[in-house]
Amino acid sequence: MSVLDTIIEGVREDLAERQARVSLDELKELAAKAPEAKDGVAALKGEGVRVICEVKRSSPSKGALAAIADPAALARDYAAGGAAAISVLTEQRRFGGSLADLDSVRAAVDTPLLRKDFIVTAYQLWEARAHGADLALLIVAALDQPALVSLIERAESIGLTPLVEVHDEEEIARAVDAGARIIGVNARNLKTLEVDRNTFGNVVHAIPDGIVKVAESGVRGPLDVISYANLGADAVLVGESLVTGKDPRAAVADLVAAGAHPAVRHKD
Ligand SMILES: O=P(O)(O)OC[C@@H](O)[C@@H](O)c1c[nH]c2ccccc12
Repeated sequence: MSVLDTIIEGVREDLAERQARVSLDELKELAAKAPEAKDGVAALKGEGVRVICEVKRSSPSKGALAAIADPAALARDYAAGGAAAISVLTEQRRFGGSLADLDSVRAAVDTPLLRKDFIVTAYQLWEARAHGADLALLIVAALDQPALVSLIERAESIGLTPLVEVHDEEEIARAVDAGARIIGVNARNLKTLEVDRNTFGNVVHAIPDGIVKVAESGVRGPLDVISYANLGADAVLVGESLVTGKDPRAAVADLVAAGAHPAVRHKD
């Protein structure tokens, strides 16, 4: 069984437990009371490269990264540094996150929020909206095509913008066919957990114009943002280098500055 399959098995067990506690109707009531969803496409598209900053305590590849006792404080730093959106990992077993993190971050900032999890059912989309998310991750490799199509439709119908994650051209074709408006190319292969920073550049030509292009994973600093900018990225998604660094606010500001003026590099 692949790493992805193992993670999803655990996600399904935790999900069954929540479904036994919280009915879909209760979630829908909570979603009706949540702040109105912001448009994820508008948040990520514009001049230069936008920066999505992630709240992430641990990962299957690296183990513990950062304790993050106060996710709200980290989110405020991200927002102050100029984050276009904040990604909150809610998967518990491998990434140390929870929906409570999403609640804390929602209460702390107005920045658009992405629920980052392994979403396999519509119930999880309602959870995302009920806990204040504006965007939700859908991983093509984790879904068959009918499920991908129906989750994208459902997300859009409840006001959530799906960020559809791919690893190769075949998955890009599936994402496009399914109606994705934002495609994230993950440099980390979810089957082997290896990061290959050439992934985005290798496959970006297959993403049609008009679809928002996000480069995910392995961004170490401003130089990586500049190279993704030159390859046509609209946004980058950064976790580890921010949560393990000393000053997240300054680090985000540096990434944002690099994304806003990527052409500066051409001077040398
Ligand atoms: O910490 P990094 O290498 O900056 O990566 C962030 C983000 O891209 C990564 O956490 C991620 C991308 N896709 C995912 C899917 C599930 C869980 C996590 C992820």
